[in-house]
This record gives sequence, structure tokens and C-alpha cells, in this order.
Amino acid sequence: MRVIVVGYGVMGKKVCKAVNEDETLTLVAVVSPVFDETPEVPYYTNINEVKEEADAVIDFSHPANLESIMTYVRAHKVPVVLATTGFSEEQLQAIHDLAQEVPVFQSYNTSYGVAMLNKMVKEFTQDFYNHNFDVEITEAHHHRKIDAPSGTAVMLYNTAAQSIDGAHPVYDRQSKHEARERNEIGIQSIRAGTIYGEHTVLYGGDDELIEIKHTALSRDIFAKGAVSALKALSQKEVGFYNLETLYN
Ligand SMILES: NC(=O)C1=CN([C@@H]2O[C@H](COP(=O)(O)OP(=O)(O)OC[C@H]3O[C@@H](n4cnc5c(N)ncnc54)[C@H](OP(=O)(O)O)[C@@H]3O)[C@@H](O)[C@H]2O)C=CC1
Ligand SMILES: O=C(O)C1=N[C@H](C(=O)O)C[C@H](O)C1
Repeated sequence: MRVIVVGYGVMGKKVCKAVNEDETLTLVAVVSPVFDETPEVPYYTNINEVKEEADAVIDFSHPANLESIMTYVRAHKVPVVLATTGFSEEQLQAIHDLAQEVPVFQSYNTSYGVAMLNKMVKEFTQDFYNHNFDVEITEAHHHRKIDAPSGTAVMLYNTAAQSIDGAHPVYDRQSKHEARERNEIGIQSIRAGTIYGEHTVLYGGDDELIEIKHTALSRDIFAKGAVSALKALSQKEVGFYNLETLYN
């Protein structure tokens, strides 16, 4: 399968390496507004200018690229893995609309461990909540990260919120000065140093706490997860897939 990688930042470069290491995949071009080093394959600032033939696209870049990526995959009828974070509600709707035309995989985290964490949150939140536990989410990332909360924290919030009537996120306690409501889910972001990504879901009850935490020890988990997702996606019909539905 011939692959275009959109994004040539920290993750884009990792994904190029993961594509090159897979004997069933060929990297044909990379796309980024700026190249701080010269890629070994043809490179472009806009995906719609790519001249090489391609069978799939992987995106680890910025939400500003979504429209041009959608134009490309619609025109070429190829599957796309969208791993960028920070999409708006309108963009997420547009991604679901796109999935009526081509196979689309979208996930704010492509690691196996976070998929399992999300599964646990789906399974346990209702019971904890019914037993008067509060739910709080904390995420920590490197100081380069521009979006907050992290996409993964948004995903974990959405999963937990399914089990809590009237759930709503609270990002800022400093302007509130009120005791927390039962059905709120606090989401806190830390940005420091070179942290690859940490996500903790805290269930806090009377005199007891349970924390479920995922720590990324390398970015390879995201790059390899995206490559695996692409390979699985290439076998799928047109539609929308995430980590919960792709491997079923
Ligand atoms: N789903 C997952 O598992 C994971 C997702 N991510 C997400 O992947 C994305 C990339 O992360 P990372 O590689 O660390 O980030 P980097 O900042 O290192 O790279 C971002 C890439 O996007 C480009 N870009 C930045 N701003 C714009 C813009 N306004 N318009 C067009 N292109 C732009 C950058 O170009 P330039 O160099 O010129 O700025 C670069 O090519 C983020 O959204 C991150 O949250 C990260 C890890 C795992
Ligand atoms: O920007 C990052 O680095 C990461 N972003 C993703 C997110 O926003 O959840 C996934 C991972 O935690 C790394």
C-alpha cells in the first residue's frame, strides 16, 4: 500500500519510520507547511499537489489541514487515518460525513493501552457513580503541545459521560468557588518538559480513591498503532471506525 503522511513534526517523522519499517507499505510523499529536515521522499506543502499515486493517507498534523485532506481522499477514494487532535465539533461532523464516502479511522489516541483504558472507563464508571464516587480526569503532556485538554482526555470524558446523567465537563475551578456537583467531570491539563502523554481517570469516593492511569513510555506506540489501524482499515468497507470498532 502506497502511503502519504501529512505532518512532518515529531509524530509525522515517527510515522514515516514506522511505514518504512513495514514491508507491506511504501511511503510515497510527506506533507507539511515547513520541513526542518529534507525528507527522503517527495514533499509538498499541500496534499492536493502530491503527484505520486497513493492508496492511503495518515495524518498527524493540525486541524487546519483537515479540509485539504478531505478534498484529497474524496477525489482519490482512499482510506484515511486521522490521528490529529483538537478538531472542532463541526470538523468531527465533517469527518463522519466523509466516512459515508471512504473508510475513515479517527482516534485521538492510537495506542493499545489507551484503548484498554477507555474500555475500563466504559465498563466501570456507572458502578462507581452509582456508589457516589466522583469522576475526575487528569492529563499531562510535553510543553510543545498546543491543544488542551488532550484529545485522549476528551475521548475519556465522552466515554465516562455516557454513564452519568447530565454529565458536564469542568475545566476551571478557580473561577467557580463552589463545591463540585455530582454529575460534573473535572478535566485538568498539565504541560511540562518532554512528557509523552499521561492520562489518569480518578474515581473518588468516601475515604477511598481508585486511579486508572496510562503512561506512554515512547511515541512509538502511537506511530505503530496508526500503522496497524491503517492496515486494518484498508480491509474495511466505507464507514467510520475508531479503536473500539476497527478490530471487530
Ligand atoms: N492520535 C494519537 O495517538 C496521537 C496524536 N497526536 C497528535 O498529532 C498531532 C501532531 O503532533 P506532533 O507531531 O507532536 O506535533 P508537531 O508540532 O511536532 O507537528 C505538527 C505538524 O503539523 C504541522 N502544522 C502545525 N500547525 C499547522 C497549521 N496551522 N497548518 C498546517 N499544518 C500545521 C506542522 O508543521 P510545522 O512544522 O511547519 O509547524 C507539523 O508538520 C497533534 O495534534 C497531536 O496531538 C500526537 C501523538 C499521538
Ligand atoms: O500531542 C501529543 O503528544 C499527544 N496527543 C494526543 C492527545 O492529545 O491525546 C495523544 C497522546 O497523548 C500524545
